[in-house]
Amino acid sequence: MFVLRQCLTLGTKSSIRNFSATTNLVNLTINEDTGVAIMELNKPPVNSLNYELLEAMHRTLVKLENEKCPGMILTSSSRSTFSAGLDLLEMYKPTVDKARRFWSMLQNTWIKLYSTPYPTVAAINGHSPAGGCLLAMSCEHRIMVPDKMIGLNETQLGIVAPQWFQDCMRNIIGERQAEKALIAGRMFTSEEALKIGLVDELATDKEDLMQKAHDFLDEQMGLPPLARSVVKVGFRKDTLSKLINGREADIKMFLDNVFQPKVQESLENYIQMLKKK
Ligand SMILES: CC/C=C\C/C=C\C/C=C\CC/C=C/CC(=O)SCCNC(=O)CCNC(=O)[C@H](O)C(C)(C)COP(=O)(O)OP(=O)(O)OC[C@H]1O[C@@H](n2cnc3c(N)ncnc32)[C@H](O)[C@@H]1OP(=O)(O)O
Repeated sequence: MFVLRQCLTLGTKSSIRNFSATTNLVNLTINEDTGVAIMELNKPPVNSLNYELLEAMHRTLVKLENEKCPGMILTSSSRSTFSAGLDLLEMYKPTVDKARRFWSMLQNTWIKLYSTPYPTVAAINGHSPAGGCLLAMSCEHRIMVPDKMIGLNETQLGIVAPQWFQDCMRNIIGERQAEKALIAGRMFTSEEALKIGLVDELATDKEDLMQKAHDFLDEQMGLPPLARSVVKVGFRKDTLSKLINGREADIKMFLDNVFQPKVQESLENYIQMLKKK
């Protein structure tokens, strides 16, 4: 359930409704004039994607779909990080039930985000590794602030990016670039990401980022919405169907991997390394 927290009127022209998931992990702001939604991830310090954050995102996406949202900006309340990707603690010594529930919610959230009929833009105001990059890649347009890092770094952690993560990257930067990036687990600077098309625009700062995101949505919202969404979903349907039809196999892949002693050992070392930093 969503709780109406406050109703703000900004200036005379536009009014903004602020909603928040009960957990406060996602701040949702809806402009009452344009209907544009800003979905801000708010799990300090780095928006690591645990079950609760994914569930709050999923609930927000369902709400936006039900309310016929015309356009959405995905961003983060953190100054350093858009999202640090999957929460490593969810994968460290979980029970089978917990691991299954977590992965299933990740699938639910991605399917909803990737298939929205309305235009989506990632306003990437910080680092965006692994699952963070997946979220950004699932939007239609990506704008990033300078001097941050983005990419699917799984190989560098000794794990393999799931097929649907890989497909998202391939769909954006093409077969050859995706193959090279995925084999190396390469993280790109904002500037490198722009060069290979992993992001579409750079912004100078957060204000410029949000302005550019609104500009993108204004342009998209000027198009006939049904035709727009049919083309979008048409482009994405093969990637979506692959996961939707293979959800159980994908969960099994995750469970088979996550419980490997070697994987648990690397996870423990990685968590320790991040904590000591
Ligand atoms: C090694 C993994 C092994 C096994 C996985 C298991 C199964 C495999 C099967 C399939 C899964 C494959 C798919 C995986 C996709 C993923 O998303 S995996 C996650 C990958 N993420 C990363 O590699 C990012 C790690 N984090 C960073 O590089 C930096 O934190 C970041 C650049 C994002 C921000 O830097 P900075 O602002 O300096 O912050 P800190 O590094 O100081 O971090 C602050 C605190 O946050 C904790 N933290 C960081 N990232 C995560 C995370 N992903 N999950 C949980 N916690 C995280 C960090 O430990 C600090 O905690 P502290 O404040 O010290 O307690």
